Amino acid sequence: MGSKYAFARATAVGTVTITFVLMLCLTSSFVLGKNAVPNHEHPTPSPDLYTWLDTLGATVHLVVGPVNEAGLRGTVATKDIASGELILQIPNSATIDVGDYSLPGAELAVHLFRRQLTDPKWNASFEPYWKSLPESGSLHSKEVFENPKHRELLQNEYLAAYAEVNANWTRDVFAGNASLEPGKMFPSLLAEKLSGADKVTFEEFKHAASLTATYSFVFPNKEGQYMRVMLPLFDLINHKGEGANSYVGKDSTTGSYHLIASKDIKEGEEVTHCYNWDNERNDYALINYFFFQTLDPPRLCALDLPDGNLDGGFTEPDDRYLPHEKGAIQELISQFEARLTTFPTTEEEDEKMLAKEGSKLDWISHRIIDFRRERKRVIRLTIERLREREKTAYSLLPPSTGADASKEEL
Ligand SMILES: C[S@@+](CC[C@H](N)C(=O)[O-])C[C@H]1O[C@@H](n2cnc3c(N)ncnc32)[C@H](O)[C@@H]1O
Repeated sequence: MGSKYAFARATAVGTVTITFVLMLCLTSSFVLGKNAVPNHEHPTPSPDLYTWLDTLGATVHLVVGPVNEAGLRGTVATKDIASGELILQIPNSATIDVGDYSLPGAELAVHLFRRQLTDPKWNASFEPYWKSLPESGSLHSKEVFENPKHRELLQNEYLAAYAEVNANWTRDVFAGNASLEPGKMFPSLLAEKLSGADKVTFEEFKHAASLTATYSFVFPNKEGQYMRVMLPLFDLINHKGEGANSYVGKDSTTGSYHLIASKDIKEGEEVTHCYNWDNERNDYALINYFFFQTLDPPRLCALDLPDGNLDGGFTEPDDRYLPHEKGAIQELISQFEARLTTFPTTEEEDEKMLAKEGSKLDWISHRIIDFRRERKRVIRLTIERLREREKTAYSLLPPSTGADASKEEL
């Protein structure tokens, strides 16, 4: 997006006075050198961002910077904050209602470009925000998942097809071949002769689609319509499910947004919130936001759960979805064992690949290989867990003793 055309991320849903964010989505920055996201891709925002927000009347008790050894960009508290206290507040004037929450990133990108191109003064006033967002090439998601080599690395046809369909959609909306809003595909900006529309490249458009999908929240506007909203600084907060220490709300009277501590937070501690519990499933998180987590206890990918799919909703711990009856446990163990043998590479081979060739891989390939290694590890651990469970599981089969004895009696 650079400075001319920029956007937001995260997805949340709010309601009345101080409503909860249901989903959100940020993107990390600062990430590391060779293997993960290179740290030049999400640099720490310049002080202009804080100055700009301060001028508009924001309250800010966090700062953006690296939050782990790999250099992932995130936010840390600048003072001790008690549970229930305010961490961050930005006025409505610092936010952007991009479009209806149900629209894909590509259509939202068209909305954002329209706003930027029709109101250059407003666009220029948001410069500090645009600069805080990841640059083109440093963001990945289903909206831009168009490289077949990357999709093949997923080692899963369903995930690859899902990524391809979404990436094709972005291309089609840009080219004017498809849209959920037929009159509002990207070429309509050209037809409206908006100055600068002809200079927007597909690369910029894709990036905008990815940002509007992954750096935006969902909240209702004054009319009660749920919108994708871009919230500066809120979108630099990373996701955590269990253990998140804050939540996002909207004041429906003033239209301002608030981040409230849900636990006591120490100065220097990372501030996190739960974008959406579906992100606790690594395939969901990877395809939508291009990150995955190593959780303890581990969680299977949604696609590895019985009846699992990528639509979301598998938000309970794995135990909720795994069988307790002996025969069903044995069947699932066999399925998992078979699944591990059908992957083109083993967990160990993926590990070796990352260790040996990791530094030569582009960051997208590296993350996908790391994701599939983690997927296999969790399946392996789940097999071990099921074997333990099998020992004390009940059985639906009748006890086998007695039948032979009765024969003898006859
Ligand atoms: C809304 S942004 C959050 C800020 C982002 N880290 C940045 O610096 O721009 C969402 C992105 O942050 C990263 N992210 C968020 N939570 C994460 C987590 N728990 N682990 C790893 N990466 C995470 C992912 O790249 C995701 O797409």
